[in-house]
Amino acid sequence: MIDSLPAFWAVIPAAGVGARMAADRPKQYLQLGGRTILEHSLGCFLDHPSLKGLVVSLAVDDPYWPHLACVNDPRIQRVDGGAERSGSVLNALLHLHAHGADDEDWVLVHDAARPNLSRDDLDKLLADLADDPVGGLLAVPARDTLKRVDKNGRVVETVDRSVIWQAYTPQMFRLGALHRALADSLVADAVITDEASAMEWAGLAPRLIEGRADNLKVTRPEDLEWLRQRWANRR
Ligand SMILES: Nc1ccn([C@@H]2O[C@H](COP(=O)(O)OP(=O)(O)OP(=O)(O)O)[C@@H](O)[C@H]2O)c(=O)n1
Ligand SMILES: C[C@](O)(CO)[C@H](O)COP(=O)(O)O
Repeated sequence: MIDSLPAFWAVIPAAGVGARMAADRPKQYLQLGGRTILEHSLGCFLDHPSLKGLVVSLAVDDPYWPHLACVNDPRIQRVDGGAERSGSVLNALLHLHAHGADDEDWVLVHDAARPNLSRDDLDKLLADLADDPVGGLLAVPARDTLKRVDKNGRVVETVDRSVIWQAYTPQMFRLGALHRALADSLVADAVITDEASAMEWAGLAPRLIEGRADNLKVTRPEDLEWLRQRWANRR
């Protein structure tokens, strides 16, 4: 199975401040099962035999990175993050282009704040999109009833959830196409919150690959509490 998976570059945006987490440090540096959240998120890629290399986008003044065990891993390149996640990703793509990566190379962008990505989901994404003309992303179909609200917090309508999915990461696209879409959409002041939305802005239709719902993004304190409980139960 591994032999048939495409080679890929990994881009890990890790330059956020974690405002919604309201912790004493950016959430990617909080502990989970004896390692930082960032180390878990990097580990899934560093353990993969199809990895060509990895670029991590970090805050310019990040004081935590130098203390991680992986800081001298030769497969990891560091770039400065941007003011928004999209800028952090764009800086990583620019670095890949400047260091010999090819337009047709696959790039997987994965949030540093998603430490629970399974190897099976990563391999499923690679296998299912290996020959896709556009690329795509891990996603989870909506499970709850969804409401559209007005400015007063009152329900306006119940949304048809049969056509609603939550976008996760990794998101997998060819380097050249993603770079162009992201750069052009940002110049056009489009609202870009993930790589797929840049590709959509460019008129393309990324494919959704159903993944595990526990590949969650650590955003608020309860997210980490839940993961820590899961990790404790694994022992
Ligand atoms: N300027 C930014 C903002 C976010 N990220 C990264 O993008 C991922 C998803 O973003 P999010 O969950 O919003 O992280 P934060 O921006 O840190 O969270 P908050 O919005 O609560 O501040 C995270 O791994 C975060 O580190 C980034 O690299 N550069
Ligand atoms: C990329 C992402 O995780 C897909 O759901 C999400 O868009 C990140 O959003 P955030 O506001 O930067 O956390």
